[in-house]
Amino acid sequence: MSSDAGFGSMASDYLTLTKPRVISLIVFCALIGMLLAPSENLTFWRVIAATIGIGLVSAAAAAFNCLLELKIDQRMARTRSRPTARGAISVRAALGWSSALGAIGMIILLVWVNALTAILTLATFVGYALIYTLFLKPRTPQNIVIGGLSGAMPPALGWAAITNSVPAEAWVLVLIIFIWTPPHFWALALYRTEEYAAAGVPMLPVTHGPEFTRLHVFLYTILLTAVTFMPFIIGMSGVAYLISAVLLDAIFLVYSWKIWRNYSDLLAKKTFRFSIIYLSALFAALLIDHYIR
Ligand code: HEM
Ligand SMILES: CC(C)=CCC/C(C)=C/CC/C(C)=C/COP(=O)(O)OP(=O)(O)O
Repeated sequence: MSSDAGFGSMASDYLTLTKPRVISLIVFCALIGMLLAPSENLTFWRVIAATIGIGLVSAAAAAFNCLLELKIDQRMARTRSRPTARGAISVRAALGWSSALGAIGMIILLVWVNALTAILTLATFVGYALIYTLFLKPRTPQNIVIGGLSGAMPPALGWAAITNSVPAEAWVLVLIIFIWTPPHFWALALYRTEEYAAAGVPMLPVTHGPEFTRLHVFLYTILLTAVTFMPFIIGMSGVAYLISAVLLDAIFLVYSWKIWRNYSDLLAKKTFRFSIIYLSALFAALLIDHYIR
């Protein structure tokens, strides 16, 4: 292998460790939080600094999760080829990478954004990389419900970056992602139950069976539909958002109804994929609505 190819694959391994696709959506949700905040303090450089800072700390959290979960990752087909799991990146190197990303991200937030955003982002890091990964995930099937609060925080982080406060509007956006997380994750867990069982991770379909999980995917989607109306009800979003939300909710409800009544692994895969399109489109709708109002 030429040294260029060696460097290329090493760089790609380090990137993979940061779960870049998940982090892209996390950063997108943080960015929407910034752009929806009152615009008096909204400056181009503040948005850039906050986006990079939150992105780097999230990437650090993902890399830290990979190094802590090396053994679990080795036992599951989906995660077996992660650089830490297959030994391409040592635990030491992953620790160095995660620390460097996290430290640079925190410095950016502290110096160019504000202390509130830095503290909340650090708390989010601890919530996912330590509390969820080390304590909740191996112990309780409610792991992703409680731990989901970390994943849901980005709009609050984004809002805090602009206004140095987290008002009710920002928490409504957090609530949407919080309630979205169970159907997002359990759809995947339903078609990967055997892997989680083999790895000894007590995900809901492992501990309570597929029927119970399927019902809960449906129930959470109903709850999600209700909370997606909140931005309209409290007057932070208009009719364009409401129409988009109703359409997206209708599709998600059809998927999750079928998950409950007519389950197949293929349907669960499609539902999982749709959950990502759903959240991306819903947050894009919030932004478009904000600018056309
Ligand atoms: C505790 C909370 C969460 C859990 C347990 C969870 C779990 C997962 C898992 C296991 C995957 C991997 C799917 C695969 O390997 O094929 C995944 C993918 C993904 N998740 Fe989540 N997730 C959570 C929260 C979030 C949040 C908050 C976001 C964004 C706001 C998000 C966005 C995504 C995206 C974009 C993907 C697709 C990645 C890809 O295509 O490779 N997730 N999620
Ligand atoms: C600072 C900040 C904003 C941090 C964001 C927190 C964060 C990265 C949340 C994403 C959630 C996520 C990747 C869950 C994957 O679950 P898992 O780790 O159980 O999945 P796996 O089985 O693929 O490892």
